[in-house]
Amino acid sequence: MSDVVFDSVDKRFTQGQREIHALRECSLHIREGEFFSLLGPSGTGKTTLLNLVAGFDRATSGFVTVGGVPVCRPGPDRAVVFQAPTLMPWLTALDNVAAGLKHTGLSRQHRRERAAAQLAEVGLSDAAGRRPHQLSGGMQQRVGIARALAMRPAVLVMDEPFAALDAYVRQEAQALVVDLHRKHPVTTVFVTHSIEEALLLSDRIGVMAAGTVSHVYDVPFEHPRDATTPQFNDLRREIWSRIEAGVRLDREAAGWTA
Ligand SMILES: Nc1ncnc2c1ncn2[C@@H]1O[C@H](COP(=O)(O)OP(=O)(O)OP(=O)(O)O)[C@@H](O)[C@H]1O
Repeated sequence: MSDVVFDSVDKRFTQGQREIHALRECSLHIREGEFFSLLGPSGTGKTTLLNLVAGFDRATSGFVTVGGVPVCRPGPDRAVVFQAPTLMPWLTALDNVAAGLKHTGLSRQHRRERAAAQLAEVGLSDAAGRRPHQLSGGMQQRVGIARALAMRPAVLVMDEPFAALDAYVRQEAQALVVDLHRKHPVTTVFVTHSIEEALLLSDRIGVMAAGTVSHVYDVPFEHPRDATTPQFNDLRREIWSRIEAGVRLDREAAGWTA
């Protein structure tokens, strides 16, 4: 099992005298094998939630479990892809992917074979011998995805992985992720600021407001998805108004007046 469960999770940070309540009584069930996106304005706790899944941080109260097991620290069952590629500049693409497998117990030969197969799956066989500075941003991000998937994680955590890519490369990366997820339905938690991206990729979308997931949408469209259909646009509009309502709620909670 690799479902992700948040059960009444609170996360508070202390900054000087100030306490920041980043997650409030947040409960959520991400099903095994689904592609789940989180949307919401800046500061609503999306990255905080991802960090708890990844085990980079601990909840102040409540529980986070993966496959029924409480998350206490990072582990090879949860792979992370960040917005900025985090490749080792002195290693080739192949070695960067293989490096993620160091602690798997696989022999060096097996690690390299698996890394080569994973690079092929993201369309980068020809670039296996290149170092990160010889790769475009989109290619670097694909190496990062290959490194994450080569670990055969139970959960894939992605924090705005395509935000820095130009529109065309971003579209290619989205198509790749859809394709990979259909081949290997790894439970995926994906943060984005783009409603369209969430609608193109996800099985379900959680909208965050005031430190919790205020609403979850099912995305009923078959792949490949068409962002120009009336149904797609209706759902886009509905999610947009839900996010706007969340912004108003946050501002009221913070004591803003219009
Ligand atoms: N390590 C930290 N120390 C103090 N405050 C933090 C820390 N991490 C997050 N916060 C605060 O917690 C709140 C939620 O932050 P978080 O980064 O999770 O939001 P987000 O929805 O991911 O925002 P963005 O879309 O801008 O990335 C914010 O008020 C943020 O300033």
